[in-house]
Amino acid sequence: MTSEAEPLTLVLVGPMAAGKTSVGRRVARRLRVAFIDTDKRVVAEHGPIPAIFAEHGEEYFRDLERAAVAAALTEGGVISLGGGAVTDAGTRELLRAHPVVFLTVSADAVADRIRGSSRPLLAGEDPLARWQAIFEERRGWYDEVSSTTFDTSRRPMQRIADEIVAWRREQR
Ligand SMILES: Nc1ncnc2c1ncn2[C@@H]1O[C@H](COP(=O)(O)OP(=O)(O)OP(=O)(O)O)[C@@H](O)[C@H]1O
Ligand SMILES: O=C(O)C1=C[C@@H](O)[C@@H](O)[C@H](O)C1
Ligand SMILES: [Mg+2]
Repeated sequence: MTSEAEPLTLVLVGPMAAGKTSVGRRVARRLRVAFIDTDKRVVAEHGPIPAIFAEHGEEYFRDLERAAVAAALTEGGVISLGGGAVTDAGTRELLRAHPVVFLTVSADAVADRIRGSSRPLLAGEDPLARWQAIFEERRGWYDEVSSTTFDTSRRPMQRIADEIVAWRREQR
């Protein structure tokens, strides 16, 4: 049984708009554990992400993100990370002791999801090309920290969430 003292913790990583937040929330609901989105934690404590990048730079954002990940892992539950959290060696180290799910998505499917995005790393011309280049740069890190992969390209979010729940229950 899942006890409140020891929730079924799992972490979701993957590229921007893979569905970490939307799918993660559904997984948490099914597992009846807390849901934490580290981007939302950082925003709540430090303000909008584009402003943090503009005023302090990406490295500063990664420090805030690492602290949010560490706090979330202490609390437990389903924890969705920002797309670039795995670029930070300290954050990758924090993830080593936990079940991590890598959500993938095809460029075709993600095109609609990132239209009009406020994500600072997709600002400028051709956000889809930027998204692809950034994903390729980070793919090795996603593979390194994760123990399983689910693709979110063309399937309903609830179905993906149910598959992740089944996988997590098998890991106990
Ligand atoms: N399986 C899916 N099918 C259709 N749309 C989806 C699916 N998964 C996510 N989306 C949509 O894609 C958008 C981005 O999803 P979400 O914010 O959950 O991504 P994310 O991985 O958390 O991104 P970020 O790295 O920026 O935090 C949302 O509008 C969401 O509704
Ligand atoms: O992929 C990234 O580097 C980012 C993804 C978002 O979740 C946010 O964490 C931020 O916009 C940076
Ligand atoms: Mg998110």
